[in-house]
Amino acid sequence: MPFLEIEGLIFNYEDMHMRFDLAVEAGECVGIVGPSGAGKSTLLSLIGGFEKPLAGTIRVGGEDITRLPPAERPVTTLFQDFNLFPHLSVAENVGLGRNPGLKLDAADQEQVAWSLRQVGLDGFEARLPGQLSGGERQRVALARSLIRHRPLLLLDEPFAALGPALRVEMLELTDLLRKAQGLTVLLVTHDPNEAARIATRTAFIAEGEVALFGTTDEVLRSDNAAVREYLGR
Ligand SMILES: Nc1ncnc2c1ncn2[C@@H]1O[C@H](COP(=O)(O)OP(=O)(O)OP(=O)(O)O)[C@@H](O)[C@H]1O
Repeated sequence: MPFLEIEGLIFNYEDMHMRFDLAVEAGECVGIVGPSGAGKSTLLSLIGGFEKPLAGTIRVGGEDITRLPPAERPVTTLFQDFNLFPHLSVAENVGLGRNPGLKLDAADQEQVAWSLRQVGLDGFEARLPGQLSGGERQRVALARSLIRHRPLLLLDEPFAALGPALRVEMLELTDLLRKAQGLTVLLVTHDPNEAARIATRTAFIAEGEVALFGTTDEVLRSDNAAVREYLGR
């Protein structure tokens, strides 16, 4: 049984009609690529529960989560604009992932320290986001996702604002954490090379549907007209 099963998931924005079907195995990293406006972010919003489908089901680990509120889903989402609070320390920003009211007991504090160790930021607890580089800020956001211990991690172009070397570093860290924590990852990216680097499989989204789903190589080499247009070949 796939870990994530999306069946006949229907959603409309005015005249944009979407219908998603996708089955992802536990522990995979699935790259989500496709033209601008195809529905990649919408697919992630539906899985995260930030948008409500008109029909269809989303199951995670066999459980139907289609109608659960976002906070109760076994899902955490990391967006590009990492959403760190500038007046809170690194430790507090991470602690928010554990308790939005920041009432953190000793076990929570230990979890904050654990999460920061996972992303290579131990010793940064007291700093403010303004005292960090872009890459370090992104690591804090990743730590805040990890502290939630949700098995499904959704990444919506999280590293797009970083330079090429940092982007590779963050991709490799994500891959390492996926394997170490047994996470299942969906990564929306505009860069097919990112998908090629860490995705076990890639879904090509076009006009509100999963048009192709296979190994990244199969998808990127496909003769599909939309893929060729997307890649400019
Ligand atoms: N809040 C909204 N209201 C109305 N239409 C929207 C809204 N958000 C997205 N859309 C439309 O839905 C479609 C899918 O948008 P979505 O952001 O999911 O695409 P995407 O593939 O993630 O694009 P991009 O690569 O540019 O981020 C687009 O046609 C977009 O214009």
